[in-house]
Amino acid sequence: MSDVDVVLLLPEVLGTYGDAGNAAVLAARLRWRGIGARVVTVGWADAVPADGDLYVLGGGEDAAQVLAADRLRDSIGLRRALGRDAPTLAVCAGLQVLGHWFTVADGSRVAGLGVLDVETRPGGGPRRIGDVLADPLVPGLAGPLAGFENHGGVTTLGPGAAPLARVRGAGAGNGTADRAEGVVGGGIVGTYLHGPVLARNPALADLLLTRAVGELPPLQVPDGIPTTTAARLGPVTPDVRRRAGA
Ligand SMILES: NC(=O)CC[C@H](N)C(=O)O
Repeated sequence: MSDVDVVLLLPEVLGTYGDAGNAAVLAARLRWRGIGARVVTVGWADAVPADGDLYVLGGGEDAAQVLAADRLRDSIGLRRALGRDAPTLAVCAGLQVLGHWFTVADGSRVAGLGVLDVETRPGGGPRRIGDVLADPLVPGLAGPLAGFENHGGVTTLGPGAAPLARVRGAGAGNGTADRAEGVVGGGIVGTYLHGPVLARNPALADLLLTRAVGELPPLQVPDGIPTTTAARLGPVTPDVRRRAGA
């Protein structure tokens, strides 16, 4: 079997929040299982390959996501990949760019790719910033998803999209009254969670990987990783749990 290609899209403009780490996590979790994997970085001047195994889009500022939308809207390679429901993770600005349209701070409405049945408008009030816990609504995920959100936009789902999770306690997620977090539609999993989200939620990484390569062999986690993870989450978790009432 040839290497699994994890296609990382435009990290120069959609790299503000460290979401490129999601591509590294996907590739690492394959390699740790003995499956060859590489991250294929698509820069501004590169064509998007149509035959990638997984696609990853990250978050960015309003100006950056306008650039990304302009660059990706007419990408034949990405259109083909999304048209065959290639597993795709889209975080925050990436999620918004895949929707029908989004509105940026100066009030102008910008066309997205229209492959997710969502619309994003300015939410008003303070920017949505902070830790989030959300209970997943899709099969294959057990425990709550954790991450960090930082966005002004509020995203409404149309009938062709379903929420990824439901926010527990504090946190905005999509920012709508139903407390939806993220979106699933076709092969796309969209979320407002940074972290990178797949580093903080390995089960979500494995869900995407399963869609790409089928059933995964068990993972032998290298010694020390659970300890390191617990140490890193230690200062954050009690506060999130307290705010979430968990
Ligand atoms: N974190 C992000 O990607 C931000 C997305 C978008 N610029 C917003 O504020 O809604």
